Amino acid sequence: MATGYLWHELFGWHDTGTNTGLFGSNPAAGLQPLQHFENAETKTRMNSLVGASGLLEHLVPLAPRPATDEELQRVHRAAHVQRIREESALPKGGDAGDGLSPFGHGGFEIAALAAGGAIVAAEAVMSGQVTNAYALIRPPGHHATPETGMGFCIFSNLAVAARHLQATGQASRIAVVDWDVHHGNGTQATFWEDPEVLTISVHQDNVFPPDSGALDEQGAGAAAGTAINVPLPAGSGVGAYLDVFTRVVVPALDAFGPEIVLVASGFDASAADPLARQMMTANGYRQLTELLMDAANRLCDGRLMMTHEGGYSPAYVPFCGLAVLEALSGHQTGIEDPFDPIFSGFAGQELQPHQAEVIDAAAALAQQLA
Ligand SMILES: Cc1nn(C)c(C)c1/N=N/c1ccc(/C=C/C(=O)NO)cc1
Ligand SMILES: [Zn+2]
Repeated sequence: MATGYLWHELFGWHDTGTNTGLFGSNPAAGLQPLQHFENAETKTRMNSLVGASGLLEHLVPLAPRPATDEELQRVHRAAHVQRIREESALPKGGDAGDGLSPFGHGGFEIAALAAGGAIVAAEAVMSGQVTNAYALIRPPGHHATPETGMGFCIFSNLAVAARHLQATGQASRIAVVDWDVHHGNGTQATFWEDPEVLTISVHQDNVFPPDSGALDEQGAGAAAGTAINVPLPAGSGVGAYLDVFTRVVVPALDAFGPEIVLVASGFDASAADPLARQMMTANGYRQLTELLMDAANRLCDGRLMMTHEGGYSPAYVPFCGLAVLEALSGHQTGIEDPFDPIFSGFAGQELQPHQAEVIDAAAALAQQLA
């Protein structure tokens, strides 16, 4: 079993500035300049741990290439692609579309490289070059809709890769599992009416985008039932996530029968993340990965590809990413998560009744898929 790993130094050069991303610098309001939450550090530190741990020698290195305009426009309107290209040519760059998602001069090329990286990783899995793969790409993508970028995302990297597999006849039935703590609205919107693509988002209820990712968002037309949303209550821990994956995600994958499973892998549901309030741990992500690998082994020869999304704790994202890559590759580095005794010790890590109620409702709705 071989695991592909895709990274490029340029992903660390995507420049999101010092306006935090949520509110601008404003001395009179006490807002001192602070690097944007979506900055290079969490990703470069994850890459650094993959190297320092020795795991890198057990992975197949994959190199990204820029997505072409044609490939980007399989998902995005030409106007969006053109505007990003134009603003990227300005001395100070521009914004993905919501005023919260800046990029510097040349940001188009880096965002196109991220989307192209998702294509490269997906093709490496479909061709059998590797069994599974992790694309450590930046900027993230799962909030970007066909019309615009938003939520720190410029192009919908994973959706571009899925559309590429379909357009080139490499796959038609594709399942997307989004465990980022924020709703995967962009991916969902892209495939809202496509019955060939199942999108499942497990997120903290109503964090971002506002009023997005409710239980009753299930797809439209022939695709009714091929979008699944599980808006978990704040404070959900490993027990809740394992229950969602065991009772909703894996049964939905079994019912859908994908040719490949794609994962929007954000680590902002971790107990250390500044932008949300869940309690996931590195070992929790390891277990979710193992559940998805078991399903992929049953359904599609183990074909599984992950694109990196959010996750904003420089201290903890590296350990979460390492745990996922150890599971994917089957190689243990011996590095222990130093935070595990702390986070696993939190009261409430087990599934709670009010969390189970949400999962029961999601499971009942997902039954329609079968
Ligand atoms: C500002 C603002 N104003 N208001 C009312 C709201 C609700 C605002 N949140 N903005 C946010 C909050 C979180 C993200 C995270 C993205 C991510 O990690 N995705 O995976 C992006 C934008
Ligand atoms: Zn997120």
